[in-house]
Order: sequence, then C-alpha cells, then structure tokens
Amino acid sequence: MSEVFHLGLTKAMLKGAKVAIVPGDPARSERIAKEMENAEYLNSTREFTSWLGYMDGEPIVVCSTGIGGPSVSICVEELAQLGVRTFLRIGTTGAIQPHINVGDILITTGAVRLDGASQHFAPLEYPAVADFACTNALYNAALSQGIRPYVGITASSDTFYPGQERYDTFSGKIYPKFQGTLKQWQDLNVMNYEMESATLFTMCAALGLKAGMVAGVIVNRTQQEIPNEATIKSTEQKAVAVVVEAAGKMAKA
Ligand SMILES: O=P(O)(O)O[C@H]1O[C@H](CO)[C@@H](O)[C@H]1O
Ligand SMILES: O=c1cc[nH]c(=O)[nH]1
Repeated sequence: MSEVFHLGLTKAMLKGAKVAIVPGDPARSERIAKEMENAEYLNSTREFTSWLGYMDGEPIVVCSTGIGGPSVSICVEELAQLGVRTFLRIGTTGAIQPHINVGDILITTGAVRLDGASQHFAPLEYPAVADFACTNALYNAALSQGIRPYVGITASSDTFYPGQERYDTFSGKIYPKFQGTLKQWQDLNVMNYEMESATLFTMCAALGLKAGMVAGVIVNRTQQEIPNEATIKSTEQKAVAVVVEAAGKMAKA
C-alpha cells in the first residue's frame, strides 16, 4: 500500500534512497534508470513515473515531475516523506543567449521566480538557489565527461508560451506583463528558460533539502523555435549521463 498520496511508493520500495533524480518527462525515468545498475521499475501514476537504480551499490530513485511547479512540489514533498534529501533535476531547455548552442549543457545556480508554486514556500524576496554540493557534483560530472557546461541563472516560468514570450501561438497575443521580457532576461545575463527550477530550488532551500539542476539545450530562442528530434535525443543523453554520475557522487557523500 502506498505510504504517500500521489506517487504510489513506500519506504521499502525506495530501499533507503536518499538521492532522487527528477526529470520532467515521465518517459525519461526509464532511460535514466537504465544508465545505472539493477534498474527496477517502481510505479507510474499521473505524471509521476518512478524507477530505482544503483550507483556503486547506493540506491537512487528516479521520479518524473511532469511539467511545472505544482507537480514538482508534490513529487519533492512525497519523496522527502519517504526519506529522500537530495534532488537533481535533469531537463530540456531553451537558451536565450546567442552564444549558447543547441546541444550545449547548462547547470543552473539560481532561478528567476516566474512561477507561482515557489511562493507557497517562501516570499518572492527569498532566492531560488541551488545547493552548492549538488552544483559542484553536476559541474565535475560534466567535466569528467568532456563537457564544458554553461553555469548560471535560469528563468523558470509557469507557462511555456506567454511566460517565455512566445509569439508563435494561435493568437499571437501576450499579456503586457510579459512583453519584452525575453530581451530583459537576456540583458540580465539569464541563460535560458525552463519551467521547474524556481519551485524546486525555493522549496528545497526553504525546507532544508538539497537541489541541483542540469539541462540540455534543445532550442535557441534567438535562432529557431522548433527542436529537431535527433538533437533532443543526443542532448538529453548527455545531460542524463551528467546527472547519473552526479547522483552517484551525492549518494556517496
Ligand atoms: O524536459 P523537461 O524536464 O520536461 O523540461 C522542460 O520541458 C518542458 C516544456 O517542454 C518543461 O517541463 C520544461 O522545464
Ligand atoms: O524553450 C524551451 C524548451 C524547453 N523547455 C522550456 O521550458 N522552454
């Protein structure tokens, strides 16, 4: 019987895992787990697909969050109830700086809080920052794989379209609050857009949990809007390898 409301998981199923890898896409959970030893399917409910794997004998749970802050907050809360203390997000992302290319790997140290869910954990003045040890583990994992990641700030939006100032929509309309914001974030040296890190970082910092994030760039908003399938796959593969190695290090720490 599940010991938590949504995930359909128990402490026994997690085998004492203290570290979780949290992708957005449920289909990514299996691919991540299979990069580890003894991958085992655990459960799938709503957007939460969970697997268990091992790195050097240390259990690591993989559980997808789905898209956006509200479901991240459920995933993190329920995994924490089951004993997890460290959360490494692996995502896809859209770069907004012209020098960051599709296929590059980004490590997020802090997030612009364009979400709503993080405000349920701390006021807007509170920073959405990653845990230093998680960031360090992700950075070293990238270097050990011959990847030189970009490290910096991510804009984390509740919406994919207006909040990331996309005009290529059916209406082409954007509420005034978001008009001109892509340029504003570019000028403020923000690297990219995604949709979960603000909630993840704020919630984890506020609750005394650790969080980090690595992402693969699948579009550059200054170049093109629609990603190429083959590029998504190869970029995701690189980011997965980084997060798995970092999770192994965090599980041993
Ligand atoms: O690839 P994932 O982890 O889902 O991350 C990104 O992709 C989704 C949008 O397409 C959002 O969840 C965004 O944060
Ligand atoms: O542009 C992008 C690409 C992936 N995910 C996002 O949230 N935005």
